Amino acid sequence: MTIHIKDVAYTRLKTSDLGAATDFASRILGLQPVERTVRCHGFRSNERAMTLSYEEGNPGENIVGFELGDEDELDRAAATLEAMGHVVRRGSREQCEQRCVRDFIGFRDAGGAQIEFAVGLEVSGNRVFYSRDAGITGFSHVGLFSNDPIRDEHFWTQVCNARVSDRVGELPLLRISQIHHSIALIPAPRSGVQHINHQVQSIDDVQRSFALLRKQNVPIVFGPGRHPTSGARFIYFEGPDGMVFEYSVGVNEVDEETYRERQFGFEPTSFCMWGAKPAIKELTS
Ligand SMILES: O=C/C=C/C(C(=O)O)=C(/O)C(=O)O
Ligand SMILES: [Fe+2]
Repeated sequence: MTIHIKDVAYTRLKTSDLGAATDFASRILGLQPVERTVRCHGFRSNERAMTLSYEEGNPGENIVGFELGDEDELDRAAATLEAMGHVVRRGSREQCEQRCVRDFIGFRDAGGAQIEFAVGLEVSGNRVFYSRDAGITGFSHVGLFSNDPIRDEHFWTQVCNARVSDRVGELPLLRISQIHHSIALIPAPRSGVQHINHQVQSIDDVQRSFALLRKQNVPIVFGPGRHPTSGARFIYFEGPDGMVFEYSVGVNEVDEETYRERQFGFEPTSFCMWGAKPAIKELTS
C-alpha cells in the first residue's frame, strides 16, 4: 500500500557549534526561536510549533520529517518499510516531545538518509513572531542528496505518493500536493539534506534579503534568479556547516489532471532563466 505523505514537516540539523547555528537561524534566516534545551534549539516558520531544529552533533547526520495522515497510516508505513528490509524505529515519548509531534517512525532510506514520518504535528495558537522581517510565509521544500536518483525517485513515487513535476538532467523535482515540488533529489555521492527552502511573500523580500546577506557576509551561492521549472524567484545562501538555505516566491501549482512532467537539460539555463549561475558544485558538474 502506498505511503501517503501529506507534507514536508521539519528538518533536524546537527552542528558542531550550536551557538553559531542558533544565531544564524534567528538573526539571519529570521525564524522564531521556540523550544530550547541545553543541547537542542527549536525554531518555527509557520503555524506549526517547530519546523527546524539545531542540536549538537555531526552535521552529516541531519534528518527530514514528513507528515502522514494518522496513526493507522503510520503503522502501515512501518510495515511497508520493514517488508522492504528497512530497520524502522518508533519515536520515544521524549523524542516525540522534542519534535512537537504525537508519534513518529524513523528509518534510513536506501542511500542512508535519515527520514521520519510523523503524525499529530503540533500547531501553535500564536502567530509566528519572526526574528527579522524576512517576509517568510513558511517552510516549503527540501533538496535531498541522492547517490542513485533513479532508485530514490522510485521510492518517493512508487512506495510513497510523490509525482515527478520536472527533471533537470537526472535531478527530479517531486510533488506531494499541487505545489510544484516538495522534494528535489540532487545527484551526489552522499545522502541527507542538501537545501532547505522557505517561501517568502514577494520578490521584494528576496531582494531585501540579498542586500542583508551581502552586508552580513553570508555566502550567496545562487541568485537572485528565477527557476524555469517551478517559476519561483529565488536566492540561495550558505548557513552553518555548509547547509544551503533558499528563500523563494511564486512556486507554480500543478493541475493534476492536465500537467505532464517535463525534461530539462542539465545546464545553467535550466536552473535560472535570468542568467544566474549556481556556485553549488552538484548543480554545475
Ligand atoms: O532544477 C532546478 C531547481 C529547481 C527548483 C525550483 O524549480 O524551484 C528548486 O527550488 C529546487 O531544486 O529546489
Ligand atoms: Fe529549492
